[in-house]
Amino acid sequence: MTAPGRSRPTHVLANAPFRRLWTAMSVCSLGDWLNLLALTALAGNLTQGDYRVQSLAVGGVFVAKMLPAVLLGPLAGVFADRFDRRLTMFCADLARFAVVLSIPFVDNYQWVIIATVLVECVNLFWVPAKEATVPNLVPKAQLEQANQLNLLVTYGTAPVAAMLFAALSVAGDLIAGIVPFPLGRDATGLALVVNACAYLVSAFLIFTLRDIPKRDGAISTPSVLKQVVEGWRFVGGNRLVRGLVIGMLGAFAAGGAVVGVAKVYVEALGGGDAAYGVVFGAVFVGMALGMFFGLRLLRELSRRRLFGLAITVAGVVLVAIALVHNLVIVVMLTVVLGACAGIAWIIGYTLIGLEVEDALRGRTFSFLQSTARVTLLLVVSLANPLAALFGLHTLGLGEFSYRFDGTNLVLVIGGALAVGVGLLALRQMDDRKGVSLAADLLAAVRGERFPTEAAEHVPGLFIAFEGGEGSGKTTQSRMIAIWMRDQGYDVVQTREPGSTKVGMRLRAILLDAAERGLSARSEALLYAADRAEHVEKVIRPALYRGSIVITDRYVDSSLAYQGAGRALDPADVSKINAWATGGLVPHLTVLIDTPPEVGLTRLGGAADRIESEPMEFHERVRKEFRALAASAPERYLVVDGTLPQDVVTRQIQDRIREILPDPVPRESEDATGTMPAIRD
Ligand SMILES: Nc1ncnc2c1ncn2[C@@H]1O[C@H](COP(=O)(O)OP(=O)(O)OP(=O)(O)O)[C@@H](O)[C@H]1O
Ligand SMILES: Cc1cn([C@H]2C[C@H](O)[C@@H](COP(=O)(O)O)O2)c(=O)[nH]c1=O
Repeated sequence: MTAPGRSRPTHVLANAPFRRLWTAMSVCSLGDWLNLLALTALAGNLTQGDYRVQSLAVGGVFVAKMLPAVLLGPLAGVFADRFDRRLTMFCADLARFAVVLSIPFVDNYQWVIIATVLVECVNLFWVPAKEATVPNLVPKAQLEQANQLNLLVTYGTAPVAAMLFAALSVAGDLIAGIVPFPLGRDATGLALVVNACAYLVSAFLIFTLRDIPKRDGAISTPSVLKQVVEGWRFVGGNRLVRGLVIGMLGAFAAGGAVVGVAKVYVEALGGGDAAYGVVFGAVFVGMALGMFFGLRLLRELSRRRLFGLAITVAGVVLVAIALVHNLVIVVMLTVVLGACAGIAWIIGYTLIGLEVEDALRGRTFSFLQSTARVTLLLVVSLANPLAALFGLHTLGLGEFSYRFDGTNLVLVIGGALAVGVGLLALRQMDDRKGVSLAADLLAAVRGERFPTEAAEHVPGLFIAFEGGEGSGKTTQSRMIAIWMRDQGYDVVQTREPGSTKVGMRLRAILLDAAERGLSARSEALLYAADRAEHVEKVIRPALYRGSIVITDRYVDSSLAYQGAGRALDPADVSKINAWATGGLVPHLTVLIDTPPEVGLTRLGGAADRIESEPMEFHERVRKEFRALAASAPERYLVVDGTLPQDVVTRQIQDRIREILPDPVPRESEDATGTMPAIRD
């Protein structure tokens, strides 16, 4: 049974428009794999006789598949952002249907290559339009699940296509034995017809999918070239997207290195074709495990961190694969490698879907698609020559000898590259700077989110003022801010609720005495929403600039007012606030402890919604503030708010002085003797 108040989330496939798109995607993926198998087989059959010519002919199909991305990738993204995505996908499906269907009838190698290029050109338009559509059909909370399913069909249809291809080949041979084969020279024709029909089915599904938002390529939109440049600039200029792209490309490069040398490496370890098949399969098993179980296990870890971490670990595992000369261990490590790749891939796609606005999403996906293919092409084609160039080497260590040849070197380079880009992505995208990654990871494995015990290691200093109504927080925070500015510090003085645009509206709702009947939970959530906005837009940026932030009220107010005052479960209030703030805790909280009967009489004007609560409410609030301070005395200063204002100020100054950074760095003092500067 579902807990009261919590409804079981529906599966993303219960969403009819997404289900339709996903079905179209599955059919197309099956068609794509079938296409690859049939075309490579056909290219081989058409050039039978000379082994070298045959190898080059099959290689030519791969090159033809990769090449269009280099030339057309940027344009395809603009299409997805500028024109009707449904129409783009529908036309692309029809075009693919016609071209693929023509291959068995034309039946010559040149046309195989031209048709491959044409189909790939069309794919370049279909894929970003599809990727950019998914976030339009699926709620944000289900985007990760949607991407898992997408990836599942993208790769999961490969073995199905292989079996289908085998069955179609047998059927084709049988037919050819009875009557002259009607489709081209051999049985691959049957597979290509099925492949073409898959695109036709997709065209029908997409055509009937009316829920995709319309776009009309309005005249007011900038020129195509401008849009291409705008898309590239966005990818290069946005820290998060840049991190994602670097990470995903690094992962592709590492993956390309493995694909390039896997066969030779497995042979060097004493394995044959079967072992090669097992290693290959291990990557996909690992990917599935990572996508479904890895992400579930680490559900509570920041997605940005998990992305960088997965790529870094993949790099380390790859180096281990290169150095351990044992086939069984290599297979096991390959599963881990696949799991890391699966995690990174899903997160990358989900974050782009979540964080990139609709108008730029097509170009972002297309940029990724093109650059990924170019990277893959380069790495796969360079891996073997590099391995061959390095050759075979045996390192002698006394009695022991250790074999280290070209394939080992390529894998080590691939691994090192992945570690490098993983760390870079972690740096670029980290949304929990200052909080130890190990602590986060440990908490996530335990199912906890955002450990909040330790204050974040930010360059700035974060001080909160807390207390009941009229206790003197505003007066004192102002005095302290002036005092600090006089010493040369950069101080941001702020308050809750209401320090952001959204926050001002929330404040109006929360404090409006006419707002009767607001439930305690809604109240807690609205204060948390104001805080989330405050932390993201005001507090964190200032702290990372190195400023001193003084806030009049923070999380403790919610624990005291909503937790104790409204009698909500303190653990719940604490959890939503930890989530809202990303676990940001002040370095110091100054509690100005004033009895409510004193504080409330200090206030002038009409009482607001909270001030007009009964005295027992305010008593509970005060008690909770004091309990919070007593639970972590090293992070609190409690001052008696009934003392004269200047005495209170002095007590606060004395405590703050202990934690203030030196306004003049010692080195600067030596050099200039005068210039005040803020220490980073
Ligand atoms: N130590 C003090 N002794 C006497 N009066 C004080 C003292 N500190 C502040 N006051 C006065 O009390 C009133 C309320 O002070 P202030 O606005 O600083 O409180 P506050 O805690 O910010 O209140 P609220 O949370 O309700 O906004 C002001 O008129 C201020 O001058
Ligand atoms: C942040 C926060 C505030 N409150 C209450 C406390 C006060 O009554 C008002 C804010 O008014 P002030 O004059 O700016 O102090 O809101 C709360 O109940 N919960 C909170 O988290």
